[in-house]
Amino acid sequence: MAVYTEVPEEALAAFLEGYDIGRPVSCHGIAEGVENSNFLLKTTQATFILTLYERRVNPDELPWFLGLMQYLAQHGLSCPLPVADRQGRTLRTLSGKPAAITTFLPGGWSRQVDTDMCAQVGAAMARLHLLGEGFVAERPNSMGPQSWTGLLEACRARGDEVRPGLVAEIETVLARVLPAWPGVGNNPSLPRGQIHADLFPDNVFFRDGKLSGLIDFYFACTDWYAYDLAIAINAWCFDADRRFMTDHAKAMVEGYRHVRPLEAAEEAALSTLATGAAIRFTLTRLYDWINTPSDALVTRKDPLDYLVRMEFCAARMGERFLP
Ligand SMILES: Nc1ncnc2c1ncn2[C@@H]1O[C@H](COP(=O)(O)OP(=O)(O)OP(=O)(O)O)[C@@H](O)[C@H]1O
Ligand SMILES: N[C@@H](CCO)C(=O)O
Repeated sequence: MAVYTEVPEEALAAFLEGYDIGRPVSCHGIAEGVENSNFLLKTTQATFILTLYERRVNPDELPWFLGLMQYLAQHGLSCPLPVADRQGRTLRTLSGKPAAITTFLPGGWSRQVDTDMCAQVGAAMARLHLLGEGFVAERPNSMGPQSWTGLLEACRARGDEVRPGLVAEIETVLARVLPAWPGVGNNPSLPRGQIHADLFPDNVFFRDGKLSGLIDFYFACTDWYAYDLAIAINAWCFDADRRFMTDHAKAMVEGYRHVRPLEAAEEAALSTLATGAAIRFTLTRLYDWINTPSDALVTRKDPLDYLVRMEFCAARMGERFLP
C-alpha cells in the first residue's frame, strides 16, 4: 500500500482552495506504486490524482519532472497533466510533503502483454522522444552507468544472501558493459534527449486494447533514446518463466521505428544497452531487497528476475540483439 502520509480532510479542503478545480468530494489512497503516496481525488468538477512525494524523488528535481509532463501533455502525448493552482504553481506542499495534482488518465495497466501492445508501447515511446525535443532543460540520468559501481558496493556485503555468487556475477558483467557504453572512449555517441527510463507495464495504461496513456515520469531524464527502448524490452519482452519473447521485442522495435527510425549505431548498441538496463534494475531491486524491512508496507521486487535478463543480454553483447 503506497500511502505513507495521511491527508486530513480539513487540510485537503484548505489546499484545494488554492486551485480552481472545485470542492473535494472524496480522496482515497491508491494501493499500487511504491515510491510516493497517491490518492484518487474526486472534486465537484472532475477526478484527479494527488501525489505526495516521498522517497527517492529529490524535491529540487520535481519542477523538471512536472515541467516535462506538462510539456508532453500540452503537446499531445497522453500523460498526466500537472494542474496549476490559481497562482500558476504545479508544485505545492501538503501534510509537510511536496505535492502535486495531475489529471486522471482513463484505462489501467495490463498483466497480460501481447505483441500488439508491445508495438503500441514502442510507438508511444518514439512519440515521447520526438515531442521531448522541444523541452530543452536537461536532467542527467541519476540511475545511469556512473551510479552502478556505487550501488554494487552498497550491496556487496549482503548481496549474496539473495543468491550465493550474485555480487560476483553482476561485477563480471558490469566490467564488460561500462567500457562498451555509448560515448565512452571511442564508442560512438547516440541520439539523445528526454526519455521515460521506467516504461514498465505498470506505467502504461490501456483501454479496450488501445494504449491510453503513460504515467510515472519520476525517473525520466536526458539520455540515449535507444536506452529507453532497451529498458522497455527488458520489462515487456520476457515471459513469467523469464524466457525472452523475440516476437514481442521485434514488435516493440518495429512500432518504435514506425514513428522514429533507428540509426544503425543505435541498433548496434542495443545489446549493450539492454545489458546495462538489466544491471540497473538488478541493482536497484537488490539494494531495495537488502534495505527494505520484510514487514514494510511495500512489496519488494525480485532482483533475480533481472539477473536472468542480464545474463541473457550479456550473452548477446557484440552481436545484433534481434535476429
Ligand atoms: N494520472 C493517473 N491517472 C490514473 N491513475 C493514476 C495516475 N497516476 C497514478 N495512477 C494510479 O496510481 C498508481 C501508482 O502510481 P505511480 O506508478 O505513479 O506510483 P509510484 O509510487 O511512483 O510507483 P512506482 O514508481 O512504484 O511505479 C498507478 O498504478 C495508478 O493506479
Ligand atoms: N520499475 C521498477 C520499479 C521502480 O519504478 C522495477 O520494476 O524495478
